[in-house]
Amino acid sequence: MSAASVSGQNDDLWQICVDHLAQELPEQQFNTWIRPLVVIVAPDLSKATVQVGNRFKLDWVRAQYAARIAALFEQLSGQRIPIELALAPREAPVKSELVVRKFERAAGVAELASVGTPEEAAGSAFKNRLNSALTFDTLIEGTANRMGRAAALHVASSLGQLYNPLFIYGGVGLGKTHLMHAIGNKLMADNPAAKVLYIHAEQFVSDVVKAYQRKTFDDFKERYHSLDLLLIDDVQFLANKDRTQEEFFNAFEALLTKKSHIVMTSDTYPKGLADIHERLVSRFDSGLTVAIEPPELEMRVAILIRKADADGAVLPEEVAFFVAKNVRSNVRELEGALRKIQAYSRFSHKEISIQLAREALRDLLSIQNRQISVENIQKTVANYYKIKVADMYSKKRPANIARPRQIAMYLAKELTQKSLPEIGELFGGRDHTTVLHAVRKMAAERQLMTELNQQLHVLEQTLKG
Ligand SMILES: Nc1ncnc2c1ncn2[C@@H]1O[C@H](COP(=O)(O)OP(=O)(O)OP(=O)(O)O)[C@@H](O)[C@H]1O
Repeated sequence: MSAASVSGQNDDLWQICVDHLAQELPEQQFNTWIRPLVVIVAPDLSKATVQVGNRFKLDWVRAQYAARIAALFEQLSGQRIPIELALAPREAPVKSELVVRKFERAAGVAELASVGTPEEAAGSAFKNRLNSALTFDTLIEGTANRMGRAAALHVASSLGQLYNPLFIYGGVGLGKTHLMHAIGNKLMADNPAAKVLYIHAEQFVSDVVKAYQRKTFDDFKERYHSLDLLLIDDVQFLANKDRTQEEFFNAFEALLTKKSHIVMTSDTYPKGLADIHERLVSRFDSGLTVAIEPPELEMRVAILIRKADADGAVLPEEVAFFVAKNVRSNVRELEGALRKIQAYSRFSHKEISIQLAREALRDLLSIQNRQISVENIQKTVANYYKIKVADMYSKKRPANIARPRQIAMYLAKELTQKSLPEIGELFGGRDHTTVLHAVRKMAAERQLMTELNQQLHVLEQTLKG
């Protein structure tokens, strides 16, 4: 039985705790510190072991989050569960003894199975840190990821040729990491001798620091420069790390020269990256850059049905539609909603229905109904007019971008409590007079233009749920 499929009440306990933390913490903090944690709750609730990737992270999680996790466990389970922090073991724990909750996230999985940094692994078999569950087969295709998927498939089947480097960008939880692992897994299936490495940019930073401290740069270079395929996740984390950027640049040049492939992901397109050397940014953009967009309704439904199926559960189509209509932002949230519904159904011994889904997702739905965020408006409008979310904050002026941006500003004024200067700030630091102009213009035009009025109506309905 795989760790991901082990389930039970303790499993749900950590999941619910995570949902709370996701609401409480800023997204970046949550993604960096909480999401990669592997937590093992003893079946008798006598303790919970929180596994962390390295000593630095362990100290940080202990100082910043351990008390809050303990408090949430107590609040949710009604009893005090001592928390133990430990470094992630080299071998996965014996699963029959433990209830394991892990995120199906590559970084976390990699930590669990990690045999150390590449240079520590020298001498033993090369560990590629790929998560074998993240393949092209398990990735649902839709318009949101069609181009990224096609490019990824191409890279996996003709390495080192076109689209090198491949730069994949988009918001959180949209499947960028999944796509990267799919490339690696396909290459390994076709060519088991290939040298592939998946690494999160933060781990790369830590490898550089270690090589620096231990004076093992030769080993480091030997490791990285000999790869056939380097998959590096979240390169925005290289910001402000000068030494690491220099080493990354060297690895980059060495790999491209020998026609090895590099695939990167980021939360923004290359030129949108802050505090990364210009020469790196221009290299990032020199192959193919593709965006992954938030999934459309049909794709969200398909993902939910497929995920439920993989868990051996039946999710009626009408429930899948209900959830997909209400959880729109990203796939990770969809997965979270599905887990909540499944946990709720188990706890209450009731079959999954719309009514049950409504109860299980009560908090989430009420938050959504109460608050429409400017960010959500920007995403929804960008999605509707098929432009990049990043264009909402960019300085670009072509009409096909400027107009949706004005529409989003108008909706932000109409549907949120934000002031004109606040809205201007959220649209890339624009002046409040620019927002005012957009608001007045759209208000006037919608009176005159039926088509615009209709589009605004659709957007308003979508946003209000
Ligand atoms: N199209 C898809 N089909 C099936 N599962 C998907 C799809 N897209 C994403 N997922 C799943 O959603 C979860 C989040 O995806 P992933 O970690 O790849 O997102 P990401 O874009 O890398 O996010 P982040 O920037 O936060 O790292 C994973 O469990 C992944 O398997």
